[in-house]
Amino acid sequence: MRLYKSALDQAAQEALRDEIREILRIAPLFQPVMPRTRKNFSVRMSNCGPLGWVSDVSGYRYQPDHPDTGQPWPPMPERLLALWRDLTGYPRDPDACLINYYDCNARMGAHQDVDEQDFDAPIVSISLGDACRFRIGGVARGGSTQALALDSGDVLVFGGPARKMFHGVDKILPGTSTLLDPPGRINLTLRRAR
Ligand SMILES: O=C(O)CCC(=O)C(=O)O
Ligand SMILES: [Fe+2]
Repeated sequence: MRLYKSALDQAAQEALRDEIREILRIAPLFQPVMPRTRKNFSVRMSNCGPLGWVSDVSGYRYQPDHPDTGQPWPPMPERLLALWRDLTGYPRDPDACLINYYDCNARMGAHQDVDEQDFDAPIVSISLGDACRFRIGGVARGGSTQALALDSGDVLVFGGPARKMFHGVDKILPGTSTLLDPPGRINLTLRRAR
């Protein structure tokens, strides 16, 4: 796993925030549900790009349309594709970008990202807004874990052996950024789903 502290400067963060705001106008945040427990995620989600990750009572999957509006996901901003090409050098572009919105109480339990068909491709994860305490483990559940502070503009690349590392978000650190209105944290993950 590679961590790029402040990979996006203030101007780039603001430009990306504005593009995401526009995307969320077309593809509003939806409320994902955990298939087994039928409980709501505390995070709300949307997507851009050809495919989007969704979760409801029938399971986790990638699909080309928004679960509430039935509309195709908006295109992925060129600046995200440029960042992917720059940081990964991977020969194919991402076909999905999951947008997670965390309010000050949201978190994400430890999990692996394994719903994709292409594990050779890395995952690029971008943080915007409030900082969080991120947690990383190994490739097996239950091993030792490490906490990591992620600030607005930081970018993580999960590739190679780190592609299937367990990870999650312990907590949001409210009031640590003024980038977003409403406040909170946005995380973008660029993936190759197929
Ligand atoms: O919010 C984050 O930093 C992680 C998000 C994540 O792991 C995911 O969407 O799969
Ligand atoms: Fe993940």
